[in-house]
Amino acid sequence: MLNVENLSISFGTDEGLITPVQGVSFWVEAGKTLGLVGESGSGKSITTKALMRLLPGNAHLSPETRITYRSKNGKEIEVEKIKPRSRELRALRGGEIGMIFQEPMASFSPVYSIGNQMIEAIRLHRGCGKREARELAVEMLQKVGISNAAVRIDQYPHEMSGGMRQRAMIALALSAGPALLIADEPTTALDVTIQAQVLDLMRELQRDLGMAMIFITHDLGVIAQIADEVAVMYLGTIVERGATRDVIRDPKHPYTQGLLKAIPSLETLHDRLSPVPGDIPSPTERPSGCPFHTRCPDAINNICNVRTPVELTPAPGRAVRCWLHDEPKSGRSAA
Ligand SMILES: Nc1ncnc2c1ncn2[C@@H]1O[C@H](COP(=O)(O)OP(=O)(O)OP(=O)(O)O)[C@@H](O)[C@H]1O
Repeated sequence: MLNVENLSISFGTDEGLITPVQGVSFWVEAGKTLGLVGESGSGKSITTKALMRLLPGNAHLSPETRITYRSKNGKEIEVEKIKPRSRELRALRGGEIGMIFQEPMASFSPVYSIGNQMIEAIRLHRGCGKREARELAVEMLQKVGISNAAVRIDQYPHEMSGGMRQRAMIALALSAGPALLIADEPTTALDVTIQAQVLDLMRELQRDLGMAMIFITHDLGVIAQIADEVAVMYLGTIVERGATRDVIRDPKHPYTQGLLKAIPSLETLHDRLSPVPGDIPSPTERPSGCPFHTRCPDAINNICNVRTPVELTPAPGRAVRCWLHDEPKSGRSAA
């Protein structure tokens, strides 16, 4: 349903042009969840904002970027070519692709009731009358587990608790009936019990509505619970891709291995967690060769610091960018 090829995003800044996302390719199948995982600053949010053309004015996509989306009525849309302020763009945002964020107040206006905002979204994208839209909004609030929805619908966002606002934001995004939902760290700010409830809820809704999802997080533990496929991002490139269970069982990239070691478990409660050492460099100081070599415990001198790894297929359905998986006969010939 969505195919992203060679996505590169640059920003014009006071310090010159920076390219925090470089040559990213992935796809999302209808009804499936892709987890996009990586540390803060790896480029997860701007990658998904590009899919909805929500990047700020100083952002440019490279001419090689191709983003193809198959709409609900089967039409193929070349997202990178859509004109700003066009009808096509209005239909794409919300109606085809919905988005939810870590902070619900980013989705809600504080000056309108939850219901008013949902009714407006439903009328815009589903073209129904006010009464029908209100009924649908109440139904959606009930679906996300808000009790007494017929009364709560008239509350303002600030009148709800954090967990409830998060549910209301999910209801708002879903009320437009998107075929693809982008969820950007929607559970990070919640405490663990509510986090687990919201994850369960999202999985359930996805199954009921047959919706596809891109789930962004820095936490591979969350990915394990929710995603069919995972793409691991580091400094603007995808370093590893594959079916979630395969990647978690047998991570190929040292960065993925580091992220997995950083997940706390009951057995290791008394051990020190081993997070990936060091910090992710800024896109203005992108290391030469493999971008991860400055933090990699297995970096090969004179190769990883010099040559950019190409994407390799270490097993069917898997992809990794790492010289450790280069086959001898391929001759390490990438530039
Ligand atoms: N408007 C902007 N102008 C210039 N650079 C930007 C802009 N927005 C983002 N960037 C750059 O893009 C990089 C990636 O940002 P992005 O928000 O996608 O990271 P992320 O992986 O989603 O991190 P987080 O988990 O903190 O949201 C940032 O480190 C920053 O250098």
